[in-house]
Amino acid sequence: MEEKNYKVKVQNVTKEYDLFKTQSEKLRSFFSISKNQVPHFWSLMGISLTIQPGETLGLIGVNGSGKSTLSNIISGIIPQTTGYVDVRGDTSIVAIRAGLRNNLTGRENIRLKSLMQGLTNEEIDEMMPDIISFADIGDFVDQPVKSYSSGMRSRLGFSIAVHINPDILIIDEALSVGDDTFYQKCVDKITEFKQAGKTIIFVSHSLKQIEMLCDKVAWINYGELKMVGETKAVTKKYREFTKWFKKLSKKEKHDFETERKNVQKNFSIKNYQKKVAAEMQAAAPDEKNVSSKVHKLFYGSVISEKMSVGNQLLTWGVLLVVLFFCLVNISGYSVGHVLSDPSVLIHPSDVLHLPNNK
Ligand SMILES: Nc1ncnc2c1ncn2[C@@H]1O[C@H](COP(=O)(O)OP(=O)(O)OP(=O)(O)O)[C@@H](O)[C@H]1O
Repeated sequence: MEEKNYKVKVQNVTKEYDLFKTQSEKLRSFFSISKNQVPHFWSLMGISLTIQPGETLGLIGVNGSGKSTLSNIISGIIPQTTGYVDVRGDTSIVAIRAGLRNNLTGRENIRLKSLMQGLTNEEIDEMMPDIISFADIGDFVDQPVKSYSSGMRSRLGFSIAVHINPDILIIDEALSVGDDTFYQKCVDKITEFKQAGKTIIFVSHSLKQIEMLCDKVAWINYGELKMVGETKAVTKKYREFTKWFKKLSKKEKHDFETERKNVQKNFSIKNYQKKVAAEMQAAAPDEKNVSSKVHKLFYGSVISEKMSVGNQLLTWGVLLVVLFFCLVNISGYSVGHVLSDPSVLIHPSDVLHLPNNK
């Protein structure tokens, strides 16, 4: 029952990154038909969780475990590689590294983000003084955001996000860079949001903040969902893990992290898909067409970031046709003539040869 009323649902979500060394490598890979040798990294290896309306979910995990990747997927900034993501309502994300345009001023950013969220110019004009006053960044509001300190970016980002009044507020580490006064203002605002029954996703390294604000916590560990549940139970386990990790020698820490990262590099989406299908079949032995259902679950709502082989072949075909007509044009012969004797392309004529030219 509860499952149906969710606000956010992610199911078997993965995220793969290609680790290109240069821009040209990226471009070559885009047009390449053969499977290239660019190393891959799976930032998420199959995350499933649901968030109920009015719930504040904390995301915890060591650096690089995939918390921002997951919150960016939920907020629609980046697409997942596979899996189902259903977000019921509009989201607004506050993150240190995302959300504001560097070349625009604070005031322009306020207008842009608000317009993107569907607000009218009149509504924005009305809200503008409140947003500026909450951010408390003084004259900097008319300076380009690239001149802001990380604390100022966070202040402005947070202020815009809460004033837009989204259904789902996502806060990614944004409280860690503000000073104490601003931090308290944010906590008060988040509490206000909670009381208004809004849904919040809160990413933080501060277990104190997590324990103070979250009803439920998901621990993401090197791309996997290690544990999800009641705040106290999950933070207890996470504290045990960090305590254990801190006690390791430098070499043991390095070996542990390398081993985890290797698992993420060598993750096989095919094997994962098979595993999910086997689990689904075991849970419902009479279920028919399980593998096609799993395929739909994995790829049904995904927009591919890469060109399919078919599209690549089509692109190459179009490029070759365009090239052919360019060469025909330069050669001075007609298309029919070139088709009957392609060698004329290598020896272009000085005179224009029309089809009936005698
Ligand atoms: N654009 C990208 N290209 C390649 N790898 C990426 C990209 N973005 C993130 N990653 C990798 O994905 C992994 C997860 O990153 P993410 O930022 O989601 O982790 P995080 O848990 O939020 O980390 P932190 O606590 O340090 O903010 C990291 O190993 C990171 O290097």
